[in-house]
Amino acid sequence: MPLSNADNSHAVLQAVFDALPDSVFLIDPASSGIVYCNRAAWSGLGYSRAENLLEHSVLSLQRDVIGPEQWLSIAAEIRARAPYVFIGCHRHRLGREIPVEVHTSCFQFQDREYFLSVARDITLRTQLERDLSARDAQLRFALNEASDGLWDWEIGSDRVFFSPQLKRMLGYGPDELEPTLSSWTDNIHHDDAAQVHRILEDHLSGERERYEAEYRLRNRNGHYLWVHDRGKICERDENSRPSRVVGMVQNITDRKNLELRLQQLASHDSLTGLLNRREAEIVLDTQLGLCERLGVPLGICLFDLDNFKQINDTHGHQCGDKVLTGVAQLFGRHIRRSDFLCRWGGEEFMLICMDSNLEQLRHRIETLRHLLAAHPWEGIDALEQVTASFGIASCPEHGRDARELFIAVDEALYRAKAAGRNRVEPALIKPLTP
Ligand SMILES: Nc1nc2c(ncn2[C@@H]2O[C@H](COP(=O)(O)OP(=O)(O)OP(=O)(O)O)[C@@H](O)[C@H]2O)c(=O)[nH]1
Repeated sequence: MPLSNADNSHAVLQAVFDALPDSVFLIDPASSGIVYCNRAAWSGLGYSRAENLLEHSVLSLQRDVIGPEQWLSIAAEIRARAPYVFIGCHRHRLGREIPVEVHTSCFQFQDREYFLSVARDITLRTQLERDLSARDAQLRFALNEASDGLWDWEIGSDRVFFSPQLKRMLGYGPDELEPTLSSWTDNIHHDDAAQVHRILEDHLSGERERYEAEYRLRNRNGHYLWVHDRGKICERDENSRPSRVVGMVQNITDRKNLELRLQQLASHDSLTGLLNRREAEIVLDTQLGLCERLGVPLGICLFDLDNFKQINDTHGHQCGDKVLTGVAQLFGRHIRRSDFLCRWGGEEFMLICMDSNLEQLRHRIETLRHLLAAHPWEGIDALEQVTASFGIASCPEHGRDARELFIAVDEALYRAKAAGRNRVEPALIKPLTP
């Protein structure tokens, strides 16, 4: 018998819906009963067409919807926000659960309201997401173990995730340390903060490929740790602006202290703690350059303790050492913060004074000479007086570079010794060569 037009379009619709890979449910909102479902719906849930899923309430399929009251509130949401997207679990006839993403819209037909739900099986997607997040967790764990902690900064909200290990390194408990950028930056040592900010800004603006800095960070007790901090932009917004930066931190306090100690040993004299000759030469060059740029004079003084061999011979080498240390401390207390006092070698010292002409320098050195001559050497029996002879020179009068100045000041010191010691002699002005 040929099909009528109505029968024909019904059959076509039925075939179309049955061909859909997603489950389609037509629901009566009032009763929550299923009034139509396609093949994917009934077969996916383990029923046959004959078993008539249409007698079911949609509630019996959903693991997460419990009772008519919850259905009423969901129905209200569907009406308000159609299409309403819901991620939940359908219950298979044999008890297993199928993760689904359900899109439900609401429509009127012949004065009746219907909900049309299209449910997609997301088993595979859920599995992939789970694998990804497990891998993400493993990766975080590995990075966390490889470093002393991780941070993850969401620029827009200014929230920072600090890993538990990072908090532990700084002496905080898991629930302490506000997750904001300022709770980190406020603890950066004042002297390092500007540089760290600049490096971070350079990275955010694209001038540096990555953020990497070594700086001092205050821990919960107020002590500073040295950290090596590395990070990189890992997400950008739709305008390509950085929106997320992640990084890892390494506690390098031991290494840094050793490094600083080695630097100190390489640049300082171990007996007096003053800069050594190698460092003094570097300082002299730098200060000369600085004074030239600023257009100010530079004064230098080379001085040598008088008859020091006799002090050693009479009182012993250890007392000689005490005298050297005592001179360094005495003069250290009476020079300006911008002056550099260095041990040039043996019982010879160099003083470098920026922004000092010869007269100012002579005045200052005379004060030091008197101080030394009047210094009581308590603790060294029978040592009544220690004196020194001083040669002084200044730039530009006596030379424009370190070599010329040194020759001039050394000659002045020689004359101070030759003239009877315990005196200050200025360098000679070199006659201009034609
Ligand atoms: N205790 C001690 N003595 C040192 C040190 N370095 C150098 N000396 C001694 O300093 C003495 C320098 O002697 P001289 O070069 O003859 O000079 P001086 O006796 O000071 O005589 P004038 O410089 O001419 O006044 C030597 O005996 C060195 O052994 C040191 O680190 N500790």
